[in-house]
Amino acid sequence: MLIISQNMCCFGLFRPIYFINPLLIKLFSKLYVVSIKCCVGVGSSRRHGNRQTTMQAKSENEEWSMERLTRRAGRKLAPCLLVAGIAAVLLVVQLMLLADLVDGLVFRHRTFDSEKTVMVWVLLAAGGRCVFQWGADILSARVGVEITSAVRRDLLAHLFHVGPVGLVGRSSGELAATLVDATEALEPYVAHYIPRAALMMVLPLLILAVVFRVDGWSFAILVCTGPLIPVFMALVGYRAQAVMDRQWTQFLCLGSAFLDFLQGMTTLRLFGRTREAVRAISVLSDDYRRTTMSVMKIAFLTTATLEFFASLSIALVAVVLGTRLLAGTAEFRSAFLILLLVPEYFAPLRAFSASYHARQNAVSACTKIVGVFALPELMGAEQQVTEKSVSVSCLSCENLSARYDADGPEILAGVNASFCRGQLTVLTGSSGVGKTTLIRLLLGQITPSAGCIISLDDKGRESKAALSIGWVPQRPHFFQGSIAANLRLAAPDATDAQLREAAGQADALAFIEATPEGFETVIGDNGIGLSGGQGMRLALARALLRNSSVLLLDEPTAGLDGDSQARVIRSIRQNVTGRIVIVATHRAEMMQVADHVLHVSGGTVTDVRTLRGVVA
Ligand SMILES: Nc1ncnc2c1ncn2[C@@H]1O[C@H](COP(=O)(O)OP(=O)(O)OP(=O)(O)O)[C@@H](O)[C@H]1O
Repeated sequence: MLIISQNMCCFGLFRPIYFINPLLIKLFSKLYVVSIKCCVGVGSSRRHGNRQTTMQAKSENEEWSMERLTRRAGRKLAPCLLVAGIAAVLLVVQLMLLADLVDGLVFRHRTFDSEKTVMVWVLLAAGGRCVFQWGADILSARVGVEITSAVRRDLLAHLFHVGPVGLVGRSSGELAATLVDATEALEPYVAHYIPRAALMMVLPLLILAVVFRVDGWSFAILVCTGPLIPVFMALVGYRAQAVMDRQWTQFLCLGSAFLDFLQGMTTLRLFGRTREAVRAISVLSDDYRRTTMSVMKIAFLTTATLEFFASLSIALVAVVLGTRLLAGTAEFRSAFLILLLVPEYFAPLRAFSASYHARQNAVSACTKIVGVFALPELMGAEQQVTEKSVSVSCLSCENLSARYDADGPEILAGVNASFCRGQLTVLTGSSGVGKTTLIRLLLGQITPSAGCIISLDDKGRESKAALSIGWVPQRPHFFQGSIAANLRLAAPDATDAQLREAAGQADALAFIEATPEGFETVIGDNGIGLSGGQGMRLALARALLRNSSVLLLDEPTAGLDGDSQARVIRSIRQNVTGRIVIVATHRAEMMQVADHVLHVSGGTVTDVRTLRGVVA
């Protein structure tokens, strides 16, 4: 610091600047920050901003828009930024002490003994800096993982609220890639890009302040060249966002096509279309490869631009300092300190440039994530089936209407019906009239377009509590795992005896026990390894195991032979006690044991038989 005053005297040229330095520092800081913001995306992202506005218009649920993500991450990263700031200050202190030390030893003929204290301080500053930098890296990595997990958790929760009906028409491959890869792309943005962008505003400004006090010429060079780098990087990377978006779209298409072909392998083979499938995949892979190469080119060009300007600036500072040292208008300590500081001035820019593509990648990924969040939630939280069993005596549909699309046809229009405990109601009618739709309404998978479903408790009062529902869909889903594990989805604590009892009631025990490993037999995704009838009986066993107050069965006897069907019908009838049981079926045998038979037709239902045993 002693040298500052001597130094300023050497450059009469910069004396006026010295007097107005607070104003200048403010001005240059502003210029610097504006140029960096330009690059970071606050100012230059008009295109991106427009897209986000469009997304906002599309989506009411902008839980994880880019802006919100950055704000949340910024708040969580505050301690990390503080620690990184301390590391930056320690670096500058370390270099200043080092310059003093070398200057003292070489030019002022000081001994090692007399400089012992300075040496210790240099080592302490270096050690402290390493520790703080390490701490900052750990903290930022943690926040990255935390935010990624939170996005993934929210996305998954949202998908559950959208429900199976809302997801019809969405590719499973695309959803899986969004859930896994798109969320993963946010981690480097949070863990690297944001801290580096913030540090880029701290360390260079700190170094500029030190250089300003030490040498006016070097300060002028750094001030002019520093902001050029982010500006040129932004110019070079201007088209990068569009290319990144294209890359993401192609990646999702490739993933979804691949999954589709895998799932439909049998159909493709049967119709002799495997070659076309392989060709389609190779075209998609090639498109993806070409776009990835374009992304790499842009990334390379951005880094090259940065390196070029950084090297040019360092060389310029070194040449000017060297010339002035030879001319005797600069002194060694200042020149040495500046040469130590200048690479550190550009280091945050280098680090920032290395993670610049992470932001563009995250913007594209975020667009996909926001797209999934924009899917309307057809299953409200209160409609979800919970573990808590609520005793319900009656379900009453009042003027119930349903449609799948706002502009689509009305599938059900003004349905009035009651389903009471201890009664078996059969829904029948031609294919496609809306039996499954009525079951979906009762399940809460879709919300009525008009009317409502009222549940009444034992005292006949309206109950808002969630229902415990056992459900057998037309195509039951099984997960990769043992039969026991699939059954225990309905009742995680069920004992082996309870599994056997439920399987027995659903006429599934015999075929399970006939397998070599019984309940431990592993079935594949979607029940691969089970016949259609076996899958249906297993699904029925699972629904019975749930011991729910409402049982909704959609074609539960589909694929069963006469004997098995008779056993299953008998079992369903036995399970009516204490439950509301609704079965959609075309089978006359089932209708014969029902208390009510509701005929669905023309969007409404007619009670064709209210007394058990009396055929309409
Ligand atoms: N997710 C959906 N999106 C749009 N329309 C749908 C959807 N699911 C069903 N539909 C339409 O709703 C109508 C009623 O279908 P639903 O499955 O309720 O009939 P269903 O009576 O159960 O038929 P089936 O006896 O063949 O099972 C049909 O015209 C069908 O095309």
